[in-house]
Amino acid sequence: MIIAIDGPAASGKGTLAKRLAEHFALPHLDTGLLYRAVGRVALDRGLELDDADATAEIAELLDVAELDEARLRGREMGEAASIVAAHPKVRKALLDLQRRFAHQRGGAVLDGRDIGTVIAPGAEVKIFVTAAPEIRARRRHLELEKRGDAPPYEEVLADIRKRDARDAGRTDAPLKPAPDAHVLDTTALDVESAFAAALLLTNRHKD
Ligand SMILES: Nc1ncnc2c1ncn2[C@@H]1O[C@H](COP(=O)(O)OP(=O)(O)OP(=O)(O)O)[C@@H](O)[C@H]1O
Ligand SMILES: Nc1ccn([C@@H]2O[C@H](COP(=O)(O)O)[C@@H](O)[C@H]2O)c(=O)n1
Repeated sequence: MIIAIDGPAASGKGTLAKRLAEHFALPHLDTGLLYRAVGRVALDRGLELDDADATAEIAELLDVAELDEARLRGREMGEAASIVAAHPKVRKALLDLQRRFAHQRGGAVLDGRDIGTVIAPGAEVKIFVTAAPEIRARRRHLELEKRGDAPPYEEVLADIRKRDARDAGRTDAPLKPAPDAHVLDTTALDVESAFAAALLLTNRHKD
């Protein structure tokens, strides 16, 4: 079974994907980390994030085994990722490895922006997780506060709005629900309620 979880920044898709993967004992890939890693390497090398050829070359040589989540999670990397993710050549370079992951024997859970639309359009379960931008910003702000690294709430909200607009506005694989995705709005749901709703949707497809 392939479970495709998509949604905008800080919607809670990663949290849900991890929980579903644990529940069904399936491997999980957070595809945002791939784009974050490309952005990270480009910045480390002093390259322009707008340089489609240079960033695509980084994407082609990316070693998934070396993704260091802690280093890639920061705000700056989210912004860098969304810039390189708008290059069709970068997306093309990362396509095969995501498709191979999705189609491994036994199935997988992937979360990102284009899993249900591009990476695994045949996925048995597609969930598009969303929430009001102000709520997403509040959750992300809380998370950053806990890490001792929180800018003002307004900056977090502005980051989220900017990233959503870039991700939804690009020509290649824009952020949008697949026509057959279940839209799960978690604005008024805590983590447990959101997980229960996602589980219900997934089990409905399994039966
Ligand atoms: N339903 C919820 N209620 C309250 N907090 C939540 C909920 N879902 C997720 N969170 C919290 O919101 C924050 C963002 O969640 P998460 O990292 O899963 O989002 P994401 O969509 O994967 O983010 P990104 O796109 O930046 O990778 C985390 O701190 C998480 O614990
Ligand atoms: N399938 C995907 C996943 C991510 N992106 C881009 O990467 C940025 C960071 O993703 P997070 O999930 O870690 O927040 C995101 O803003 C997208 O630009 C993507 O394009 N496709």
